Amino acid sequence: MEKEQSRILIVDDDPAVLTTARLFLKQRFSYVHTLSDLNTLTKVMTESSFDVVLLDMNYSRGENDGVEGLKLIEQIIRDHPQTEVIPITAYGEIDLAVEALKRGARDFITKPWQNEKLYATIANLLNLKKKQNGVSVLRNVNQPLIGGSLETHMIGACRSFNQMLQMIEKVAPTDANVLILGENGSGKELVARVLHQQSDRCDKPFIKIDLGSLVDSLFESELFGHAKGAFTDAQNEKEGKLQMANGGTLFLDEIGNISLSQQAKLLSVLQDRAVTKVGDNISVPLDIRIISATHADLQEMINQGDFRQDFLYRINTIEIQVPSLRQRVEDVPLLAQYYLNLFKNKYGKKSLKVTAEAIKVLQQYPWPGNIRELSHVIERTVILADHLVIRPADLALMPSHKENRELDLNIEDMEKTLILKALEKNNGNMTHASRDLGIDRQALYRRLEKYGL
Ligand SMILES: Nc1ncnc2c1ncn2[C@@H]1O[C@H](COP(=O)(O)OP(=O)(O)OP(=O)(O)O)[C@@H](O)[C@H]1O
Repeated sequence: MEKEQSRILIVDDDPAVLTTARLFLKQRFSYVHTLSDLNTLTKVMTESSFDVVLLDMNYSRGENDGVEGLKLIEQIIRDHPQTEVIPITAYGEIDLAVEALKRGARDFITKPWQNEKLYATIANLLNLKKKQNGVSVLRNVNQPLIGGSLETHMIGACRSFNQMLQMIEKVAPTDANVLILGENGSGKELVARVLHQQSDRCDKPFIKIDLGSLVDSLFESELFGHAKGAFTDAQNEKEGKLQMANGGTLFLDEIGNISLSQQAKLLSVLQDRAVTKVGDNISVPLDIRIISATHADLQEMINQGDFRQDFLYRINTIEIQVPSLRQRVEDVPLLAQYYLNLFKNKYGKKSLKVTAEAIKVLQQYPWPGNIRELSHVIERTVILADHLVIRPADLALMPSHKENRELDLNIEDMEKTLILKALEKNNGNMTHASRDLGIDRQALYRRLEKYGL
């Protein structure tokens, strides 16, 4: 069973309860932490973020009328607004459960619980939270969102980012297949997840297939599934990812990485809207929305004979271009601050601040790894920071950046260098160079004129 990417904390002073809950929930969720000592709750929650806290309402030390639990619910909701609290009450404590709901909990669970009921309660709440997070992405574009899991927060305020959000808002509720284009680490997967969250399919599965890392021999059984005995290693029947995504969204990451024969197989499944497991003859109807992503130039691949035009038509009803971080220099301070807050909390360095000079250096860096690289740089810097302030010298940037700083390049110099590199790489071909740079031909001509190139 695929685990849900969610972080769960269970707080109870009974070690037996903690062990049982942990063993069960670890099979379903990516991260489960248990805590029996209430005194360390604040510290644990400051160091890590959690999506859901299961909180026992009765502690053997002190009051056992739930007062302490109610105070904790209020405290958690106040200090960690992204976290959901599920109080655990004893059978018959209806008044206490109602009071907990009044203080901000959105559901509760009674002891002794049934495991499936426990799972359903958490899963429902996470779904609700995802829907609301999705909406907040679009509503809070002009203010950094602090806390929560990295997967659900999309930060930005610049023009190209807002244009992309408007596109997402229009396209998400439709069933149109979407192709997301953009450099590595620029946020393509995040866009795919937001599209799913904002669609009517949001309470159905979002299944990702990383086609870039899927070896040839596993392609069919991974996507289509296989019957028992279909081949030597097929000891059990296996459901394919297409069927797992039924009713929901299938995210095909790195679509440019699959061979022509694999494209043909996938195309015929998408055309027939039905899938048959390898070694089986039962065809299962499919109702899936396809979202694909790539950093490759698929048109160029078609020209080279490496990509099927009919397959592209099938997957790119709508194209969304994710801007690179170089094209969003204005957003760098916002994103840097967001990640700084996140990692300050995670590593218990709440007083850490960043100087304006350090932000300027971050804005000048070309970010070949885009937002993923920015988050890594900030995380590394926070971990290594000895002082209360992050200065330019504290930023552990890649060597290329150090060279640039020695040359004292500014953003215009950086842009000029990039344009020259793109032209050199593409033997002066303006169409290809502009595509590499993520701008249109006219914009490239304007810049050539501006820099006298
Ligand atoms: N607008 C954003 N605000 C905050 N974080 C973001 C934003 N866009 C991307 N990220 C974060 O940057 C990291 C990389 O994003 P993501 O995996 O979506 O990129 P990608 O384009 O799919 O990368 P790849 O091409 O390598 O698969 C993730 O941790 C993601 O949460």
